[in-house]
Amino acid sequence: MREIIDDIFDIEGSVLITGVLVGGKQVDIAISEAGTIVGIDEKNGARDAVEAEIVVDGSESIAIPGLVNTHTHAAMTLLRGYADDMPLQDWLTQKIWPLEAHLTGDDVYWGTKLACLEMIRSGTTAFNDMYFFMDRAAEATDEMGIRGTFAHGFIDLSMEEKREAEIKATETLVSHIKGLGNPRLTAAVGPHAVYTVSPDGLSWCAGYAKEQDIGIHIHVSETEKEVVDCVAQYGKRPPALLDECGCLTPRTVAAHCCWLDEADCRLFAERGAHASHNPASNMKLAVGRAMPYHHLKDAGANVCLGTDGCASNNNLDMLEEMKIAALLQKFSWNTQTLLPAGEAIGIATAGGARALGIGPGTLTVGAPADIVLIDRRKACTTPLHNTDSNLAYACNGSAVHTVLCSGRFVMYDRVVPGEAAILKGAAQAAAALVQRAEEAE
Ligand SMILES: CSC[C@H]1O[C@@H](n2cnc3c(O)ncnc32)[C@H](O)[C@@H]1O
Ligand SMILES: [Zn+2]
Repeated sequence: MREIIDDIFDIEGSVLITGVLVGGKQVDIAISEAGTIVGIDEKNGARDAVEAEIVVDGSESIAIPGLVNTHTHAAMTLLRGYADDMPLQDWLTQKIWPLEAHLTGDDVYWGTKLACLEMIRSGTTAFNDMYFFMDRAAEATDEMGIRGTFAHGFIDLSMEEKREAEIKATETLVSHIKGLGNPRLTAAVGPHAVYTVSPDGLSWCAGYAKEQDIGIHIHVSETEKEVVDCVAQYGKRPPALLDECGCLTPRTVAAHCCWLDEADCRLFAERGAHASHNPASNMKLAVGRAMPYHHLKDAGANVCLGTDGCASNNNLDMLEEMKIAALLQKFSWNTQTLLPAGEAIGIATAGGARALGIGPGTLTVGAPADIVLIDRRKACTTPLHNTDSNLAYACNGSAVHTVLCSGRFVMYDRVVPGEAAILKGAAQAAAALVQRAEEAE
């Protein structure tokens, strides 16, 4: 075995993780140079599968698939703590949008670097992002080594001129991301919501997503007001309006989904659309209702998990989000058995991977080697009566010590390359952003 290697982040070789706990069994995981799991065997048989360049002792670790954050605005890390304890519409219109008007591409670069650092530290290997200056978000994500799906946040406010500008911005981003030819970076179309995008805008987004063979990322039925206003304006609930515009597809990730009714849930299942649960944001913005997970599950719709942005969460820790989801579901629907630990892990891994089309989201042969190693020597992993329970209810991101994405190390033994420079760059960008906004007031 090669001991701790200085250049572990630069080596593009095969990896063997020995004696690691997966689903209650001690196994070896073999990873090819191409970044795929090629062996997983409890009898050490995987050792033969590859001549490993790097061997990691996993005997003090639990391995889980990389966590998938299916709804965020990554660069909003710069807005963490800028506006708290407000209702959604006031929060957006009085605080967040006025500050975002001063954002630059460099801000989005540093905010996304900080987001990736935070996500890697807490075990996330893929995220679904909607924001502005997304070419810079993709650049930051590429440097950090994880997976991202990037959508320009499309808002036309029913104005044709704005719609044309958003169409251009979307087309430019999609051709930029595709041009990078990086399998870790993908593009999506990002109509913000039914209350900020006209039916014409939504229809264009649907048509363009289909033409380009990419996903759609949208906020859906977050508040009761959104649903009531949609019915008053269009005579139908948000999912039916989206369906009419072609936006409800197997490539659609719908954030929040708090105010779906049973028929909406059935429509999601029929269309194969994915519902991203964002419980911390929903509770903090007090949107009044939790996603009806039981109705979505009964209907057969895919549910996944997301943090939303750092101005409404206020972190990107998906292990924490799992616990919040599991507790919120039980509490809201008065059902102790709803969203048990194993299912909470499932929506954060396989559910997310399915939503973003990045393999099975499991530790199985043939899957992308997006792997998170969790420290077994922590209080939160002691004792280990039931690993799923420890992970979903006891641990948070601080228990993660090593992360691989596509077979490459992005954190090793709690070291993420460039951390100090990222913290400095992001703090400076956040301070300058607020100063610009204040000077403009
Ligand atoms: C147009 S880019 C995305 C846009 O969405 C804003 N945003 C952040 N959180 C939420 C939320 O919970 N509901 C609706 N919109 C949200 C973000 O600040 C950007 O302006
Ligand atoms: Zn959001």
